Amino acid sequence: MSKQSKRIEALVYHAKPTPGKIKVVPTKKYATQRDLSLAYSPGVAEPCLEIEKDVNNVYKYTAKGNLVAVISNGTAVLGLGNIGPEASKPVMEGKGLLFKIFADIDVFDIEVNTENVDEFIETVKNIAPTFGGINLEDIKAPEAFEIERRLKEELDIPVMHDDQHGTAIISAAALLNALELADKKIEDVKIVVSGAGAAAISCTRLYQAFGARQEHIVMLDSKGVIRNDRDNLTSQKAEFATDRKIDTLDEAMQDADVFIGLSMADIVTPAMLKSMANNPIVFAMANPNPEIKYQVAIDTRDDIIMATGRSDHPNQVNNVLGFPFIFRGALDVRATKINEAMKMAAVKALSNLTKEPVPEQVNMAYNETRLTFGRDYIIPKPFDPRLIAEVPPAVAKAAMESGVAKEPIDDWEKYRDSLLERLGSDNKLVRLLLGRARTNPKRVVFAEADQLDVLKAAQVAYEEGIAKPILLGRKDTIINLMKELEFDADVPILDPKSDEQLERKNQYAKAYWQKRKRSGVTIYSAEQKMRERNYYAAMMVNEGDADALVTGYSRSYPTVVKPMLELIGMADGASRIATTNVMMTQRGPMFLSDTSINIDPSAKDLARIARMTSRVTKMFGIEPVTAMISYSNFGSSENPRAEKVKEAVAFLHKAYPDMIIDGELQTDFALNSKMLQDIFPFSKLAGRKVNTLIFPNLDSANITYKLLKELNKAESIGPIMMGMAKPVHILQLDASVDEIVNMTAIAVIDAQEREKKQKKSLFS
Ligand SMILES: NC(=O)C1=CN([C@@H]2O[C@H](COP(=O)(O)OP(=O)(O)OC[C@H]3O[C@@H](n4cnc5c(N)ncnc54)[C@H](OP(=O)(O)O)[C@@H]3O)[C@@H](O)[C@H]2O)C=CC1
Ligand SMILES: CC(=O)C(=O)O
Ligand SMILES: [Mg+2]
Repeated sequence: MSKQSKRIEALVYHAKPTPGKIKVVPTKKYATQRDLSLAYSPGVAEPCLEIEKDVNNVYKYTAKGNLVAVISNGTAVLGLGNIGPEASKPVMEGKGLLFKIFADIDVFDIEVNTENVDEFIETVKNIAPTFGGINLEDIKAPEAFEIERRLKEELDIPVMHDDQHGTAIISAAALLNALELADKKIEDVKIVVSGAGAAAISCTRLYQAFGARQEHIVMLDSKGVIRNDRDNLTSQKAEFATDRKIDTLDEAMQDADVFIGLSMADIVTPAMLKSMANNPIVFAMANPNPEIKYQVAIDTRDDIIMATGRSDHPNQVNNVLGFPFIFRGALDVRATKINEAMKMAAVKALSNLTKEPVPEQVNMAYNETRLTFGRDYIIPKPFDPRLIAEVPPAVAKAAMESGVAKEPIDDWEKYRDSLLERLGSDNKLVRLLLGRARTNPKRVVFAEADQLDVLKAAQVAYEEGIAKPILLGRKDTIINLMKELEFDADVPILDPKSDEQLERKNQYAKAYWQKRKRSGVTIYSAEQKMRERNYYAAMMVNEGDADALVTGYSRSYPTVVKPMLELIGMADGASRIATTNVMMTQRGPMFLSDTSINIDPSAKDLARIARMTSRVTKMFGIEPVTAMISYSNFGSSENPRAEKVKEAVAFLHKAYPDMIIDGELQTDFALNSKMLQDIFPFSKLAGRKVNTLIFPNLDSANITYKLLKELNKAESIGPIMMGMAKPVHILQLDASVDEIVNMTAIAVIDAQEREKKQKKSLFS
């Protein structure tokens, strides 16, 4: 993607469909007059009075305890400098988004229009009663030091300037690990710090707390080396003034072991890197552009241990790894401060976690085959789900031990479980899906590539390395749309209606005719059929010219399924095809089957659908807990419709006793484990969280998934086709770009699985 289209993509991302990245969502019922009288007047007066009696009750009756203010005046926004409060808002909203997705902390971002230290402090103090914590952000030094010091002193909630301490914690963890790999001791290494602002000063102080020596440190600001003979140094800069008679970064870098960049883009040259000691450690952390480009650094020294603040290279040393988890731990014990002990505990937790085996889902999310502690992995990845289970408990424990916790935790196991529960699984699932596809992208034929959204999805799949697209459709239209989208890729474009590739088309026609010649197909009609995109695409997959097929965007489901069945047929041993939809609901992902194919499945069909769905559920890394649903509960009706479900369950219990499956059950009992446990304690599902629902017929399944999609706005992956002989996946009419991308990933994984298992697919 060109620089210009990346710029446009970023602007559109922020502008559409709703401007900005954050909104406020009520957490209580508000449907009836009664609800409103509780939420607001007169009911609301009761908690007000309780809080008036004891101010600590504010944590009991309001959102304060989970609400953090991300506050800036816009004076040091990333490396963009003093761009003002309004211009800082996208960054502050971004921090809010990260707080939420990584640690389930709610954020109000607040941009304050003053550069005056006293005014800023007064503003924050005056709004502090609203919040459980204050995250100061992108405020320039030296004002940032005074602001943080006074707010810490004067407020009894945790206050942290993220650019100082978040950065210090993450970079210290990465530095300790990098030193271990370079076989150097922190006490011995020569450190050059470029930047003497909020981030640089605090990072260097923390390295000293871990053993770095003052006499080994050279710090630079915009005027050059901070020497003790320089005039007008701030007290913070004076702390690091050197007596060495050097002036420039060039000189400072000679024989240095470590370079810490928290200053400006592109100020380090390859020649400077060459002059560093062996196994140099270079953390070029200026955002968005580092002090030296990652690739330039790697090309200059092959013994380098290199990190940047960016997510698009290995070793992202960025405070995103810290602030969500540090505040989570602090809020959960209602800490009055974030103190040195808590920071050190976070450093150790992060540094140790890097050396643990990395879960497969992290490898997949980052398109890595095997992340292991080493030069390209000196710090955990932000999407590592273990972070929330490891860092907050370490911070919370340190808060308790250092005497700043007002609400100590006693059951740590329960606390860890509650932390894991906080992580939404919907995005995780999509990430897993895309990550898994990326590990081995396959050739996917898009049968309707002349449709704008299909082409956009093919572009995303190509650019994200999910698939190798083959574009089918009107060639002129595709080429024009590609230009418009700046989809600049050398991918095959084929038009079945044109006379290009005639030889291939004739070969497909012949193969089709061979297969169907006793079913009324003549060689002439076969040739005609190959002018139709779905027939042509299906033959591409059949003949091994493509690995998978995605179609159905512009035509009704049955009109697409028919030719696919005719040409491709069912997998060996399968006697049914069916589809499952993964719905991202509030209780987590739910698998619903069969949503598209079998109008009135028999008991045997239902059992098959349940088996196939279990395999897909497992493919997503989820252990299937399946309810066979009905309008009846365990024989409460003798109607054949209920009997059919019962029969399917009896068959499955006998044939596959290990399956966690039961029924027939009504949906509310299936989804409410307490109700099920109370009334039907004998059920295999009692006390378990059901994640898979097999419906008795197409009416109920299709209606339910569409209801969920429209009423609850639940994101859906699917319908995922199960039981076909080849990886063929059919979109819903008018699917969105995201849905097409997800389906492409499914098609790729399907092809990968078949390759691995040689036809014995998860999907069959
Ligand atoms: N990766 C991460 O997690 C983080 C990265 N950062 C990045 O660090 C940088 C600084 O942020 P922050 O400390 O908050 O900002 P500040 O404004 O507080 O500090 C900026 C510092 O950079 C110095 N500087 C400017 N130009 C040069 C130069 N050519 N050579 C050496 N030093 C220079 C300034 O010098 P002077 O004092 O003379 O003005 C100042 O000391 C930004 O790029 C920011 O994006 C910050 C926090 C986290
Ligand atoms: C990451 C961050 O906080 C910064 O660059 O300012
Ligand atoms: Mg910042």
